[in-house]
Amino acid sequence: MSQPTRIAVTPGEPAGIGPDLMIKLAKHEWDAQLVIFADREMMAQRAVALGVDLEIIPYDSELKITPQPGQMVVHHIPTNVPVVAGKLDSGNGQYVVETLRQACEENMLGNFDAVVTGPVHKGIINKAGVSFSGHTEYFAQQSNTADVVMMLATDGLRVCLATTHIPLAYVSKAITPERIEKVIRIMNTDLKLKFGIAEPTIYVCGLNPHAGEDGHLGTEEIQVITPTLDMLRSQGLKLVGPLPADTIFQPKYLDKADAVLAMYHDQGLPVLKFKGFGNSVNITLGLPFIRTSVDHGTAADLAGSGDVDCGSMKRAVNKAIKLAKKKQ
Ligand SMILES: NC(=O)C1=CN([C@@H]2O[C@H](COP(=O)(O)OP(=O)(O)OC[C@H]3O[C@@H](n4cnc5c(N)ncnc54)[C@H](O)[C@@H]3O)[C@@H](O)[C@H]2O)C=CC1
Ligand SMILES: NCC(=O)COP(=O)(O)O
Repeated sequence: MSQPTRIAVTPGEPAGIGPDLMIKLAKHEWDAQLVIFADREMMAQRAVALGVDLEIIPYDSELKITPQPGQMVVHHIPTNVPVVAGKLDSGNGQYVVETLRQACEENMLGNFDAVVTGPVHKGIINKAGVSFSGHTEYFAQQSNTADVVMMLATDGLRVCLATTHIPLAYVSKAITPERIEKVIRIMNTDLKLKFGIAEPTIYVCGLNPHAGEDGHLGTEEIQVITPTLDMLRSQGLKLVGPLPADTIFQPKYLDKADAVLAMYHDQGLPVLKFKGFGNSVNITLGLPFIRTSVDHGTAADLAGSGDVDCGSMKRAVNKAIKLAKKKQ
């Protein structure tokens, strides 16, 4: 029996809705072996709290089955302190990062075909003494990848970010010709490879109001963004912009765009989430392995309540399986 497509899934913050999402995933049959990187007792306790019958199967690299509905394969990683649903505890910050470290390592070793991540709480990880700004940056660092790109995708819209989890005050300095060039090249390559678009058209936002209004409201467009786009256009890339971010997200442009590049997190993601919160998937472009994730956070207010929407997590798993099979 050959090995099934094998996906590492990290639930993220154990006091958040991540464990609930894993239990929801286990209700379905997947065309892959989902392996949950988590504490098995914590997972069993959450299933009891939710009134769900769950059979936990210990992960073994020789295991060939794809779990049936009601079964969950768990790669056991022990929590450091007991978990109370809804109550964040920095005592488990190291545990959360350890689940990510192991999932990354297994993917780098080629033992897994992709990683799908549930939501982590960046604040509580930092409170635990681990410097951490997000999965995107963490996986880039762990895999020695200099440049990666965060993309969130929903039906009819893909948004990529030139900068990710940095304070707004640092954004202008981070918008350099080098970064814009690398981000667009990664987008162009991955839109072809991962999304099957032969000649991607990328629409690019300006940084400043009205894309700088000819330099009267900021000069990053004139000094950095436009010259970089012109250089890339001269090499055949199909780029439009920089356009004002307040008018770029309209059908006139989006109908022609394979992706939109926003300059910073809250320029692009509110639009994406307004269109498709709960039905979007976060994909890291440029990594040496496939990584997808949910579009939402830890939602600690709902942990253990049974009132959790699993739509984005299912999309993240489906996208990872699709990309993994395509790669295989
Ligand atoms: N992929 C990741 O690891 C992400 C992590 N976060 C982290 O999550 C933490 C909390 O962030 P918030 O801004 O409060 O955003 P959040 O997404 O956790 O919650 C925002 C609102 O949406 C609701 N919500 C979120 N996901 C839901 C779901 N699946 N089903 C039903 N309702 C849901 C919550 O109950 C809350 O009312 C932060 O520490 C943030 O860094 C945020 C986004 C992504
Ligand atoms: N807003 C997206 C987000 O915070 C998730 O980022 P990452 O943890 O996937 O890097």
